[in-house]
Amino acid sequence: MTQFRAALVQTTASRSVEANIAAVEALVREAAAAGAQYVQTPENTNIMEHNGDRLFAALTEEAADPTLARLRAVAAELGIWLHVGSLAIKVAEAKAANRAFVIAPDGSVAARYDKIHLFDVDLVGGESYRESNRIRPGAESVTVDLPWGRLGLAICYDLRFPQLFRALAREAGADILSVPAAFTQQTGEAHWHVLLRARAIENGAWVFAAAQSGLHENGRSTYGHSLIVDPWGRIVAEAADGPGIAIADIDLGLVAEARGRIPALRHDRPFAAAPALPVELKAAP
Ligand SMILES: O=C(O)CNC(=O)[C@H](CS)NC(=O)CCC(=O)C(=O)O
Repeated sequence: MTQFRAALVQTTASRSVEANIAAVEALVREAAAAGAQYVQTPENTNIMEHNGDRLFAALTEEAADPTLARLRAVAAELGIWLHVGSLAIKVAEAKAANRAFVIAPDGSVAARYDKIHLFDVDLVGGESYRESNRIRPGAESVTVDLPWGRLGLAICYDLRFPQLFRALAREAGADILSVPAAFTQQTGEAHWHVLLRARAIENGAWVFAAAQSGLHENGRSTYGHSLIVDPWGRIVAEAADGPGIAIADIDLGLVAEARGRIPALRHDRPFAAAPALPVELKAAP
């Protein structure tokens, strides 16, 4: 069995965990009612908050996290695989993990992944991000077996590090690469579609990317355009602006077909890296 129906849930998360749970639960139910057997939610499903004090006041440790508890119950009730793109989970006094969860249809947590690459970036126009101020990065890639094939986990800014996706597809055997995100409006317009399609094409893998979309209570604007891309790089589902779902029928047979046509994973070869540049050159602007 290599065919199933997948849905992406797109939300505009606020600073209120309660409101975010209600909004995402309604869309997960809508996706399941439309026949989805796997549903993915975006990065920061529980809260969009970059102010550290406010964030930590709203967070709990994993065992007490209300969003995870609620979504585990929803997954079990609906009998679906529910991939929570990420939750901010308290892991120390003033640090959180940006952690994805894959919940099995019995409500158990089948996999966890902590975002590895943190978004410490200054955009043009003064928009500035320092995710590492509040998030502790992960250090391990993760895959999990769904009934239909193997899912590789990533989150948002990880999308810009193709070696992670190569490792998931080649070393770890992922058929599907996931990139739940809260991409900025500015970088999303420029890079979102092309990077997601590139990860699908270069690895011959499905790419599922549920995204935050719209103007959030914390003042940030996210790009949305939740996307399902097939292993040949074709966009097969895309969400409209704002809250909603994108849904598609997935055939994992297309993975072998794409890799048969372009066997890039088999053609990967080790090579000696070019010598490092002199320090002065490397540091030049
Ligand atoms: O800041 C917020 O409140 C919401 N955003 C997030 O939580 C995360 C970390 S700051 N966003 C990204 O990783 C954007 C990556 C991105 O946009 C790119 O790679 O271009």
